[in-house]
Amino acid sequence: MGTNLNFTKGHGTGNDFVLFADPDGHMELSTEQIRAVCDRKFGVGGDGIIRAVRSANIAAGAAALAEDNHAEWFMDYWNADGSVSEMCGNGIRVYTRFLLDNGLATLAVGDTLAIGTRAGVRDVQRNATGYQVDLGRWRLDGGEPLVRVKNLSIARPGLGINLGNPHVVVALADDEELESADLTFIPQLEPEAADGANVELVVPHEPLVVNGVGRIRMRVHERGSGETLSCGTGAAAAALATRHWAGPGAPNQWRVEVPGGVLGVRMFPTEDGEHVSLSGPADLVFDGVLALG
Ligand SMILES: N[C@@H](CCC[C@H](N)C(=O)O)C(=O)O
Repeated sequence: MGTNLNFTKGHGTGNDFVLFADPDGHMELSTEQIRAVCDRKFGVGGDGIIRAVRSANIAAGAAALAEDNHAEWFMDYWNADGSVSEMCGNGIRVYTRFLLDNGLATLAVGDTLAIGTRAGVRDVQRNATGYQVDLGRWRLDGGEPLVRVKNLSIARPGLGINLGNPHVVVALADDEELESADLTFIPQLEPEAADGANVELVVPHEPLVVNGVGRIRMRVHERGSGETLSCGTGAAAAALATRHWAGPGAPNQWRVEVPGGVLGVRMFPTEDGEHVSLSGPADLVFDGVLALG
């Protein structure tokens, strides 16, 4: 007899996910099942799947529990192709909304909810327009590989940035270039990234800074999912790379336009180094039941 999956479809600026609750950790999906659920023609469709499981009931949650006993819930994130990712910036906002709407957690404005992820514990807060997540300490990582994107004439240097998951950010000249990039093909990196990478193409607005806020546009090719309408950790990586290129005096607050909407990024000092936060909406669209093959 097949198993039924009770799911919720949600998205953050068009980066869409299939979420389901499995508090006791009994329902790990196979790679084939994840691909089938995320298939936009034959399944529900999504850029990834998020399983809501108590940290105590999943091996990958051990790290989260060790780091912070208050991370009751673990975000078990899978890309549409069945690969795991360490972190998802849009996903964690949508996941928080899912926990709250299903009575699995509470979060008053001004309070913080700790969520376990494969990248460690991440703190989420509610704000006026949605949710804000502290993505933790970022680092330059992955060097400056050459990036070849289909339809763009020459290879460009990228900048590797790690936010728990790997990113390579590439600056383009203008909106025309940004629109002409064909992201139905995986951008080629030289040298290749050992664990793959999410690739962000970025164009600065003119002027770059208005009222102390930096402004960029971005498109993204996500590892394991293809081109998506948005990527939260990607938006943070894009803002960090642009600030790096802009040099001293560049702002610590950024507005990142993605095809699915707008995200906010802020860099701030902490005792353990500079952190970066991401803010944006989190929407739940519909519930359903799917018969798993
Ligand atoms: N869309 C996410 C990132 C999802 C994971 C990514 N594809 C990876 O493999 O690292 C985000 O909003 O951050």
